[in-house]
Amino acid sequence: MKILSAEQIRKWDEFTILNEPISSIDLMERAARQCTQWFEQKKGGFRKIRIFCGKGNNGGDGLAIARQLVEKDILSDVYILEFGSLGTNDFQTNLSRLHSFPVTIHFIQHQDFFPVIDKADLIIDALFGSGLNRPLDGLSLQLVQHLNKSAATIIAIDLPSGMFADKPSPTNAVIKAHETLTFQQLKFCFLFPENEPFFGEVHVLNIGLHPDFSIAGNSMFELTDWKMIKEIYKPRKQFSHKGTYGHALIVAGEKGKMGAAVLCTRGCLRSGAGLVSAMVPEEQFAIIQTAVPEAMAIAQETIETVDLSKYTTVGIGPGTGTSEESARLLQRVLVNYNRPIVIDADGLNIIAANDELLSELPPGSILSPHPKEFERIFGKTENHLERIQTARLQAQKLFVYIIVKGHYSFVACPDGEVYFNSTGNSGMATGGSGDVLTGILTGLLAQGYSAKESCLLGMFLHGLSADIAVKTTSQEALVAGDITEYLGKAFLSIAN
Ligand SMILES: NC(=O)C1=CN([C@@H]2O[C@H](COP(=O)(O)OP(=O)(O)OC[C@H]3O[C@@H](n4cnc5c(N)ncnc54)[C@H](O)[C@@H]3O)[C@@H](O)[C@H]2O)[C@H](O)CC1
Ligand SMILES: [K+]
Repeated sequence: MKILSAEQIRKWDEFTILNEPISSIDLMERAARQCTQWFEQKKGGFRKIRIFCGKGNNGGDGLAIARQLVEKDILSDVYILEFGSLGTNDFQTNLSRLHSFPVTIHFIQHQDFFPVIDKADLIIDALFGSGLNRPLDGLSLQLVQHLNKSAATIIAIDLPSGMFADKPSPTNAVIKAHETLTFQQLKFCFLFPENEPFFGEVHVLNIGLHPDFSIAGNSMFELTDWKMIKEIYKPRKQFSHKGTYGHALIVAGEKGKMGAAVLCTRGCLRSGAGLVSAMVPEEQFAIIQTAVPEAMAIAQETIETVDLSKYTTVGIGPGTGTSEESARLLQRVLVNYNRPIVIDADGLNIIAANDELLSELPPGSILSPHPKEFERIFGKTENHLERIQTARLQAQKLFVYIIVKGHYSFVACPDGEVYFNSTGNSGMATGGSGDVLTGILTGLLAQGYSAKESCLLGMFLHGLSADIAVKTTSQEALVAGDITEYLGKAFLSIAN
């Protein structure tokens, strides 16, 4: 699913109005109806519902919701932020419709008119949506501060008021919503970790924008979905043997960090590689051979003489440390291997300290830093959007895939496209989960998925496996090893 800017979504509205066809006011009615149904199903037991409206179309949504709620016998008070100018056409139409309904309408012209809010109240925030074009100031700023100070539950319509839809809002006063009901699809702002304290849990409500609107090519940003992933997934052939699915080499681990090697090797095997060899320090053989008997062990000390060309791909970095010997391991692989490989963790830290290695990366390789590792290599970034833009430029320049891990991990591709992953949960913020991802990516590359397919399928499987796991383990108790254990169930749900 493409991620569109507020301007592109506005064009999609216009396209829908023209081609469905539907009037603009009926489209607003439909959007509001989705919200009303959500409130009906999910919310009850509040002392008072207070709907705060601006005079744009976001406010129009709020007025329509107030009327539709009365039709369901749910009463509310409406507060309109009043600057003396007329609202949008659809706002004004909904205001006149509301007059014949038993809803108390208050006009707020000064902070003395702010209501006292009880913690048992429900606030519906319909002050500003995607049309916000500058940070809030004056009375709107004061009102947002007043609402945020209350202990009431806040539900934002489309986006929390004060937040820009497409860019960071670092200095803005923004509504702190517990939940946000956003229309049709996720906006960019919901992918920025800095915004998380404001949007709470986000629900995407389908308001039926026209399916024929051509969004392809209009955006370089896309969210992975089941359809895309099911198209990438290739069922195994009946007449296959272990050689069909490649031979992956995992270069990982050092004394005290052998867990990283174990997790990475297990992730690689569980994602379907035919054969996996784990290159670890010779004195640590017992650990890997006991923990992962399906894998072969090969000594890191043999790196100068080993024939790397017999491996279909290499995954390098988890737990190797950054010593001179470890740097030498990476250097040898980079110089002597020319098919795409996966580099993570200490492999990335070694590159950060020796940036000349960037020019040695085999084309189409995958780097999978977390934000701190990313900044060590590519420099400090002010916010998530800047990180996305930097990753995009670097992926194009170096002809590599850069996966930046986090909630909505994303991959920047050499063709300039950026895909955000839609699976995963906070339980994954636990030691070793990145090592498992490296293993999965290497395993997928080994069995013949392209680097791009490996990134998209790998990130999705990694998150999905954790999503399935937490239903049993809880987010708190999830450990990285659980992600490998539940990979089978993740594969099954993609295959079926
Ligand atoms: N497809 C959809 O998603 C639909 C969305 N709908 C709703 O419409 C809003 C967008 O409406 P719009 O009128 O364009 O903008 P806003 O309501 O966000 O209001 C902006 C309004 O306020 C002025 N303004 C901008 N910044 C400020 C500021 N800092 N201080 C004061 N005033 C400001 C601006 O000039 C505008 O006049 C979308 O979010 C949805 O909620 C439709 O209902 C249906 C389809
Ligand atoms: K809002």
